[in-house]
Amino acid sequence: MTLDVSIRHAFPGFSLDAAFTGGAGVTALFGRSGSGKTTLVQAVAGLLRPDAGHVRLNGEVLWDSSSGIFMPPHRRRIGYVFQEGRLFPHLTVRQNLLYGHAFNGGGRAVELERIVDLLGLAPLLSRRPAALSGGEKQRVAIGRALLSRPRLLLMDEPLAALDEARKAEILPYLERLTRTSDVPVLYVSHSLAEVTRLASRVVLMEAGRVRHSGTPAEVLADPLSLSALGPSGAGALLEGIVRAHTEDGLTEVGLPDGEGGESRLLLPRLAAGPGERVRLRIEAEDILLSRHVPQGLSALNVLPAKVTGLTEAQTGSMLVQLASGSRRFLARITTRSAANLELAPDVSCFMVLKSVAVIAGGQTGGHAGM
Ligand SMILES: Nc1ncnc2c1ncn2[C@@H]1O[C@H](COP(=O)(O)OP(=O)(O)OP(=O)(O)O)[C@@H](O)[C@H]1O
Repeated sequence: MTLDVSIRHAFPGFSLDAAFTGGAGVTALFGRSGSGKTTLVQAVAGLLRPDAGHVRLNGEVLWDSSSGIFMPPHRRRIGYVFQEGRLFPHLTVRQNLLYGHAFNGGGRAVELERIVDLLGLAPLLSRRPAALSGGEKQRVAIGRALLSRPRLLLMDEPLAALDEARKAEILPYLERLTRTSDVPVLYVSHSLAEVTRLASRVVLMEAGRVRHSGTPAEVLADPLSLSALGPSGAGALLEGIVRAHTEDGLTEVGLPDGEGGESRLLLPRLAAGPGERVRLRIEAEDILLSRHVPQGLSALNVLPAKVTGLTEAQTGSMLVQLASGSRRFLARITTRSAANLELAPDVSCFMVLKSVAVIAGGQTGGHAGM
């Protein structure tokens, strides 16, 4: 699937000029409040007809200002999940699910069963929305959108109205859905935790413009993203594979370098078993640099790297871009340290990882200083 979006639109006091493409899996539109994410999604859905541009889905033109084509929303076969579920209050969960199903020409009971199973809805089928928690309502809303057999699923901050506990409850379902379903998702969020956990591609929005786009790992490790991500957002995002649990309470995680080799990290014991995938995040502040193999440190995780770029961040601090195999990292150090270490592009060094957060697949999350 390819989604190709290019939109120019002006509201009084705000102008949007953004182009991006999305593919299979989850494409996250990420950015601060008011950066233009919802406006983009509404244009894709056909709920807004912008001043100029186009929206194409798998090569089909849904809207093109130059040729005057505008396909109305109900013909686009795009599912839309809003912040709050918007279920029919007088219908049961089953009826709410089937409403979407029948609406789009009927379908097979098998499909209903698959989605009920995927989203854990079986115990809720006979209840009405008033008897559901916020997270349960969202699961039903997602199920209903999926049953309409969309070509694309739009999710606009689907977790924003939920408290932390409900978010934690629904995220594993979203992860399973995005891993196992072949419906591509355009996912709006201003939560970095959600984006790093779910997205295969990130479009970073800032003040109506696309600041950056790429894989979450590329976007997080690029100094260009810093102003949109905020100081604690930038860093590295790594895909690892649990290799073994050690006798002294640690878990060894392998980091394939994309070139046939693998480095190992040691983390506090994870719930995931050997062979399972985990996603890890390391903030730019949590990487120390050394020109020589560091010795006598309590930190367990040291990776060799090469400097690929240096950017002045703010007075007295530098962002250092690093590559270790095919993995990208961003470290924030003082300008003085960068000068003392004589850092420059192509210089080899060692990264000491002070703290690694497990954001998906492993356990409770949170940072683990090692
Ligand atoms: N119908 C409208 N009329 C005038 N201005 C609008 C309209 N819709 C949106 N805007 C403005 O356009 C800007 C972008 O809004 P949009 O909702 O797309 O941002 P967003 O990134 O989705 O924000 P949030 O994360 O808060 O939902 C905002 O400044 C908003 O006030």
